[in-house]
Amino acid sequence: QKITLPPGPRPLSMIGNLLSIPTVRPWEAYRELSKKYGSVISLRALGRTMIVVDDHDIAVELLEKRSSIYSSRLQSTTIDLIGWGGWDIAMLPYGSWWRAHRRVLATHLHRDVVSQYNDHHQENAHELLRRALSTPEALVDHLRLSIGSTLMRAIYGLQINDEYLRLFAEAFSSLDLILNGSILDFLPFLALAPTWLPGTELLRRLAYYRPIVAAMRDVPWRDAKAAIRIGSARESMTSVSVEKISHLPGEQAAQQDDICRNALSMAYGGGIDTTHATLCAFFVAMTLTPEVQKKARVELDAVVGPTRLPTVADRDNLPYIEAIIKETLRWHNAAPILIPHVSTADDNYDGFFIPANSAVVVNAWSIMHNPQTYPEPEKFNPERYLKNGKIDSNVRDPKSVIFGYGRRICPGRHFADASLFIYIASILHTLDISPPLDEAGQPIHIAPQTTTAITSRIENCRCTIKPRSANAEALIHGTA
Ligand code: HEM
Repeated sequence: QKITLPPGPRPLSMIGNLLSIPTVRPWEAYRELSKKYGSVISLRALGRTMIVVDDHDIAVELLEKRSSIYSSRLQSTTIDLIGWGGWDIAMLPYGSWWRAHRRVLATHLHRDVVSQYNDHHQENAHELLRRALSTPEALVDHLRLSIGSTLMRAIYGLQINDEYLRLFAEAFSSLDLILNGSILDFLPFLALAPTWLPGTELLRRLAYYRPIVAAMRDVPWRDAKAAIRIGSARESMTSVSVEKISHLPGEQAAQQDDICRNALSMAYGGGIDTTHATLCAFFVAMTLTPEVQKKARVELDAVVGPTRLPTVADRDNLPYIEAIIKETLRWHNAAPILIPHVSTADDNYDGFFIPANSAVVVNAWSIMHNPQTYPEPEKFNPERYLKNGKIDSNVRDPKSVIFGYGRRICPGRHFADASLFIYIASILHTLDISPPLDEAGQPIHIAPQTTTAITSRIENCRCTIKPRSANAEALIHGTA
């Protein structure tokens, strides 16, 4: 019996399925293909096989149970040319160098240790409340600043400033070149062309970003180490790492210094856009669902009361807030196709052949919007996770999908989860969120539209923010 690739649209000669791989919200088109061909489909383009999985159990079977051969990443000329290659943990191929980076993050972000950052989440969530009250029109920027502050403080022990924000934002804006520049991956000899040749605008842009990406990786690490040297540093992932490195012999110390610098900069990078996109989506969802805010307040009033703000200690007693967090992560998952894994050996699944070096894309967006698991999937409905006032363990937790699978699962998921709880509970306890108003003071209806990128966000995140009551306003001012 001949073993064939999983089903999929018939490739055209030469360019394969390139034309049937859409560039705008490809996850929607993948879903249509999966409906037609099945939960595991294959596409071929320019010599590479892409496997698209539209089923949680199959993703677990391949990426978790067979993780020893499904844990690498795409290697790309473009990635190398922009300067992300060889050090960015999210893009490193599977192997000992990646593992060394992953170990650093595991030390600082493991489930059992992330509670040490709760004060940072709380402090910055309170600061967000104050900023949102005074200049609500700048909400999107306030959110980025607060999340950035938490990460900067926890990772480097540093105070966020415009320079750090700009470095990370600009370096990460180069990621769109990875999509646009993928032509270089198919014609890598172009990379050898001198950058002054006409038509090499792309190469020039790549060269422009290289020093910015390097500075993003190096500058906060250097500044944090300088603060440690003069004794003015606060405890952070950097200070703990530097202390450990100081006990290593010369060459090993230099290598570990590089590994920690690399891994910690990607903890910041991996955390900022995803958490930001999730919290922006939360605000949009709240403008559409006043009844959800009402129910959240009833729960918060009963458990937390009017004299204080929520803390992590309240979490177990706030199942409705828990359900809102799950629903936010499902309704708009910030990484709709996760980050593709790459297989490193030939494999068979369900009678089909999956060749080594296949890119495996999990359509997490589609899994999160499957009406069989989540009826009326477009609706923001926290109730779907609740039964008799408790979290219903029979409903799939979006967190088991949206943070990825197997050995490449998001190492920052516990940190992100703690952060989302504190922000969402504090916001709902004190603020009233309603649709934005037009010039005549009439509410504007926002139809959520998502962007196409590795980290997708909802465009046009705008709303009207007011204190929920005079008491809530006093609580917010009391945090200063
Ligand atoms: C809501 C917030 C977040 C979401 C939705 C998210 C989602 C993801 C996803 C889908 C992946 C790829 C998983 C896979 O390949 O199977 C990933 C990887 C990663 N995430 Fe997150 N993430 C979030 C927050 C964070 C935070 C807060 C940090 C750091 C503190 C972080 C650091 C990373 C890193 C370093 C990787 C690369 C791991 C590797 O390739 O080995 N993320 N994340």
